[in-house]
Amino acid sequence: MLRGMETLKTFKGTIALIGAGNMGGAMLRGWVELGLDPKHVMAVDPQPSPDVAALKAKGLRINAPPVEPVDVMLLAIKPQVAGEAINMLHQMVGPDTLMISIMAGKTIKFIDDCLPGEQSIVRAMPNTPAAIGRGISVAVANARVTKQQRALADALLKAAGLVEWVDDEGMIDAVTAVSGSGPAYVFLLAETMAAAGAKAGLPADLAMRLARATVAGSGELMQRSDLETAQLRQNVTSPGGTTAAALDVLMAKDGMAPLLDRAIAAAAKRAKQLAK
Ligand SMILES: NC(=O)C1=CN([C@@H]2O[C@H](COP(=O)(O)OP(=O)(O)OC[C@H]3O[C@@H](n4cnc5c(N)ncnc54)[C@H](OP(=O)(O)O)[C@@H]3O)[C@@H](O)[C@H]2O)C=CC1
Ligand SMILES: O=C(O)[C@@H]1CCC=N1
Repeated sequence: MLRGMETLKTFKGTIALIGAGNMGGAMLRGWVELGLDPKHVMAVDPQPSPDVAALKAKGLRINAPPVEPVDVMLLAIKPQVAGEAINMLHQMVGPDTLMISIMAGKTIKFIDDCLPGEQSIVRAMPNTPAAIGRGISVAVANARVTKQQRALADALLKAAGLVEWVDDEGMIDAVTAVSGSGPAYVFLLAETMAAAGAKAGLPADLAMRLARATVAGSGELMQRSDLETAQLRQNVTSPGGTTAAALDVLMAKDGMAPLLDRAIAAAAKRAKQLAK
């Protein structure tokens, strides 16, 4: 069955989505697309976007007063407001509530410490291609998460794309730095390619169209091809040609690798700071 569709179609409990911004909103749209009835979702957000608000007509509850503990609470708020926000939500959390957090930095222990009892908690890190069902999430569960809760978390995350489960929570900050933040690096690549193209003499709008299509097409080729990325790169690189000349710069000692090492280390360091 496609991306956990059956689990979402037949889900009859209540999911509280805390924070329906960029990521929370994308996940909600993915759930609904895969057949989750919006009447099973309560969204909590001070200013829901128009497309989230539009789901009210299909039964989505928005900022409804909490009545009883929910089955799943997905935390998609900024890490900086997490402690205060979770404190306001105690009424919606019972001993059987599965907490799923997609917040950067915030650990399973942090969330557990915000709540009175011991809680089933999944910490996951998706990314924004979730908006078109092409994201990837890495998830880790604590010991209290049951088989059924894990299957439900898997289905909810699969609505955003691929899901990888790991046992070591220590990996999640590095995951955040690579795939969580990663789409921004790729968009920056398109921006800088376009700017460099303009400097090389192209009209800016044409340079941007070339950069967008090149990044998107290369991504799709990588997605569909069985070849290693190094082989795909070599397939572009004629011996002694133009690509080789560019790669001499990008693969030099001070080229792309040390730059990305520094960028990814900075993101992982920031995730650790956000844990506090
Ligand atoms: N964007 C991304 O690429 C990814 C983000 N994440 C994580 O997802 C989380 C959300 O990020 P993102 O979607 O980008 O951020 P957004 O700012 O787009 O979304 C957060 C939403 O939460 C709302 N909000 C603020 N306070 C509360 C509250 N107390 N209760 C309920 N809702 C509240 C915000 O409203 P308002 O704006 O009015 O304050 C906003 O709509 C973060 O923890 C981030 O680390 C994870 C993976 C990728
Ligand atoms: O920038 C951030 O902190 C979040 C986490 C990963 C992507 N966006």
